Amino acid sequence: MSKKKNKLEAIDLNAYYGDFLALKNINVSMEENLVTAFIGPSGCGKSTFLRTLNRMNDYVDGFRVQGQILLDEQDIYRKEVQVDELRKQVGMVFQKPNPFPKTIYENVIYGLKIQGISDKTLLQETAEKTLRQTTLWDEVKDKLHKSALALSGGQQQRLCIARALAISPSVVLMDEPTSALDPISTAKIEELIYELKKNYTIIIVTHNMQQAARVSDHTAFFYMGELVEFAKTKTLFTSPKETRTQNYITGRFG
Ligand SMILES: Nc1ncnc2c1ncn2[C@@H]1O[C@H](COP(=O)(O)OP(=O)(O)OP(=O)(O)O)[C@@H](O)[C@H]1O
Repeated sequence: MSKKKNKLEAIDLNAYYGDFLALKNINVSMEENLVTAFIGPSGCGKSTFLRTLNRMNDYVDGFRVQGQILLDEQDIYRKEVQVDELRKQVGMVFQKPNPFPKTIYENVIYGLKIQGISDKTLLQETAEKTLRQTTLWDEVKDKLHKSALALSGGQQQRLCIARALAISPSVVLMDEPTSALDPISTAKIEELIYELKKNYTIIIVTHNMQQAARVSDHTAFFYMGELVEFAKTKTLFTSPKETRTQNYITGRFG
């Protein structure tokens, strides 16, 4: 494996929904400026694990974790951690594009506005920068003040990524970001992920193994709440160590 810095690390992590143990003793490191993909059959715990990385599951009744998640070597479940601050560092993009019923411009600057930033030049510059980063600028520059809901699904998802980037996170979590998109929009998002990893650490949940193989540097294969295998993506797909990984990537189950 390469020798980049560990951006995120799970140590002896168990996660429960009530009595149900959804993640079993997960130990894994996710390196800075790389793309790490989580794959595995439905219900194996991919989304649960992704959501522990910015404490999104704090909202779920009965959810609790044991063990640690380190972000830059600091446990994000420490008592003194302010979850709002954590989510500024660890942004998230969801499966279905979820723009707010506001203009394109208001969507992008939303996170900055709620932080109390009102400097118009800064807001405009950030909007243009992030829309350029997500390759949306040329498509929307003449309709910034029109509703975001009038955009196509693929454009909406790039807008949601721009919105996540506007608050300058260092990590972006993506939960099946292309599953609702057509192949052309999917290709655009995949190219974008490739570009973004220069500046961000990206963690992506995907059901699409070709996608994991195309966009990620490292892949983690989950099965029934366990992290069965973690390796360089190429290694995991060409010479997996575990029979369960082999069976999954060859389509024998899942
Ligand atoms: N809010 C919840 N309350 C109770 N159990 C839950 C909740 N969310 C998920 N689970 C359970 O935790 C396990 C892992 O679910 P999770 O959504 O993390 O899997 P996944 O691998 O992301 O699945 P999929 O690929 O279908 O999205 C499943 O057994 C699921 O039923």
